[in-house]
Amino acid sequence: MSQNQTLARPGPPPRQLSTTSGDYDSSNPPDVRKYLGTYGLTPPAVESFDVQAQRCLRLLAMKPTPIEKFQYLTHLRATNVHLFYRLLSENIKELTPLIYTPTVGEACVRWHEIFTQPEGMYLSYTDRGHLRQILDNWPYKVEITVLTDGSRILGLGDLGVNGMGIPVGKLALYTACAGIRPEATLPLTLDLGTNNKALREDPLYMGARVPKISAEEEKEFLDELMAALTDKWPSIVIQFEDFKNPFPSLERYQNTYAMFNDDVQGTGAVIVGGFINAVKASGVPAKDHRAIFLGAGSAGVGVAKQIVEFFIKEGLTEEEARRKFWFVDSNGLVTSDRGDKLADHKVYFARNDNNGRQYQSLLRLIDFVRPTILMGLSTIGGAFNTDILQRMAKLNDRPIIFPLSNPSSKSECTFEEAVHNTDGRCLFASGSPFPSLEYGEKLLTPGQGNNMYVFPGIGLGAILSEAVSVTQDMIYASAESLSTSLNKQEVADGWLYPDIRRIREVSVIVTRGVIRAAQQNGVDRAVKLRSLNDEQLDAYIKERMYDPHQERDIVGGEAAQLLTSGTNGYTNGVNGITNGVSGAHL
Ligand SMILES: NC(=O)C1=CN([C@@H]2O[C@H](COP(=O)(O)OP(=O)(O)OC[C@H]3O[C@@H](n4cnc5c(N)ncnc54)[C@H](OP(=O)(O)O)[C@@H]3O)[C@@H](O)[C@H]2O)C=CC1
Ligand SMILES: CC(=O)C(=O)O
Ligand SMILES: [Mg+2]
Repeated sequence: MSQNQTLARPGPPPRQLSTTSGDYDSSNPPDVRKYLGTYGLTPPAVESFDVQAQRCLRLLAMKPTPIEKFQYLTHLRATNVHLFYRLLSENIKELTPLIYTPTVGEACVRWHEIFTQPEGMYLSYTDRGHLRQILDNWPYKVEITVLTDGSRILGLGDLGVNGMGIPVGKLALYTACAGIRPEATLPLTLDLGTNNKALREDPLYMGARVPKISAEEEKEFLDELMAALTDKWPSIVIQFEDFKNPFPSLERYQNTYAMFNDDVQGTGAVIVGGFINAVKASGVPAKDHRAIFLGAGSAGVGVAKQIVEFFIKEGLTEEEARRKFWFVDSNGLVTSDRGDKLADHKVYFARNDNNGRQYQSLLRLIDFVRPTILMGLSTIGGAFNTDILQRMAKLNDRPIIFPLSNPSSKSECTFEEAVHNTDGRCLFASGSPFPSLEYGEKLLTPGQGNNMYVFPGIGLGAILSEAVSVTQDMIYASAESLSTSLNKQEVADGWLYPDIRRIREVSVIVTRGVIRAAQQNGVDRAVKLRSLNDEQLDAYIKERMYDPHQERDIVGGEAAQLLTSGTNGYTNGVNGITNGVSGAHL
């Protein structure tokens, strides 16, 4: 087949009944089934959501392993999207670990083995020159995309196009947590080669069997891609995820496109959000904190830069704030006289007060720095061992211990380890979830310092404000809003993050903060939102959020009315997202 034939624009968009409409939903009454042409294609019973959910939960319980549960949920999303999101939103705490970290990590490692159906778009380096044309193959109007090149998937290294699990999982959370309609999301994986030799040689691998392209080649490819995405969908929001070196693209595009990097900026914001509460709970004023970071990559530096901003707001000078951080990478303490050429992103935090002494041992560095805060973004599971945790407990009444690497196997320590080695005194948050723990008389609940608390609100805020770019103030606003989103009980219980079961409420607060910052920065195109007060703005946000519970509430009479109204979302392949009235079920 010639390239032209391969890339030729298809005719009418494929009628993707199952993924956008839940046409085969057994809650459809008979007349809707007749209208859809699905009469006879489902069992006769008209079932309530509760009955369907009961069956789903039973089926899920029958699956013995997390990866089988992941596969079942993938199947459910593909065959009955609204039921999937109802189930997810009603069981967010239980199901998020199955569709997101930690299970999505295992799914990505094994993506080439467990793949059953495409769930997003793939763009290859060999497609350059045609990217805009290929985007036309996507049949829906996209509001947000999460894109990865798979080169650093969680803490699991380069997984090439197997990384698709991450955009799919993140966008499912966009829908569940911030109510962005499922069909308005585009999971996008860039097939730019992989340095994972084992995958390249695996017969089931589905990407290009070549090493990762050069930084210069990637830049040219991304230039074309960013232009193509915004030409196709002018107000699209673009989230970069899990790139091994995310800094060049962030710097290059952040002022020109509505884009952000979740690992640098989203992670920075979510950790500041919890950190603000941890500082309050520690009883130590901001000016007296000292932080050791294990891991000086995109997430570590992203987090520290946002905390610098927080310290400055607390009255420190930038120089005082910067000096509060000691970074450790795979070569030890990051210093300016270490003898190696530091990557650009590490230079800002490199120490020059080490008197020529280089530290390889984390424990010795702790004795030297006497930190109040220990952050882990190193991908080294178990790095915060007993000695280290006990030393932190000896130095502090309330040591702040945040092992943030994902998935759980890469967490620098578990909640249980942190609690037991600090006599239950630590202020704790981890990247992946850990269970609550009975300690003495108390039930202790860990915080989850995962960017899933903020990226949905950053994305929705950027979409609703029609932001031309995602500014640093919008990112910082997401952190501040998150820190204020805890309810009285959560505050009384000493939690650092709100209960994940309230994530939709939290996302409204974060979204409002992001929109307000966009307005203050003048990057909003939805100027009509400027005149709304906070209450009105919250109402507007909620009204715009997809609610899977509203999708199936059609009863016979209404269905008949709809039959005659002719409002059929399928005629143009886009359902009624733009006017806020869902036509998806018609
Ligand atoms: N909780 C959350 O929301 C988020 C968590 N993360 C997690 O953070 C982790 C890191 O991500 P990211 O920063 O993007 O990855 P990077 O690859 O950019 O950074 C990893 C860092 O860890 C350092 N490192 C590796 N081995 C060691 C070691 N033995 N001792 C000390 N440092 C070491 C690396 O050193 P060197 O620079 O020398 O190579 C590098 O600085 C991942 O597990 C990821 O899942 C990421 C984003 C969000
Ligand atoms: C959570 C996330 O974005 C990461 O671990 O990369
Ligand atoms: Mg990430």
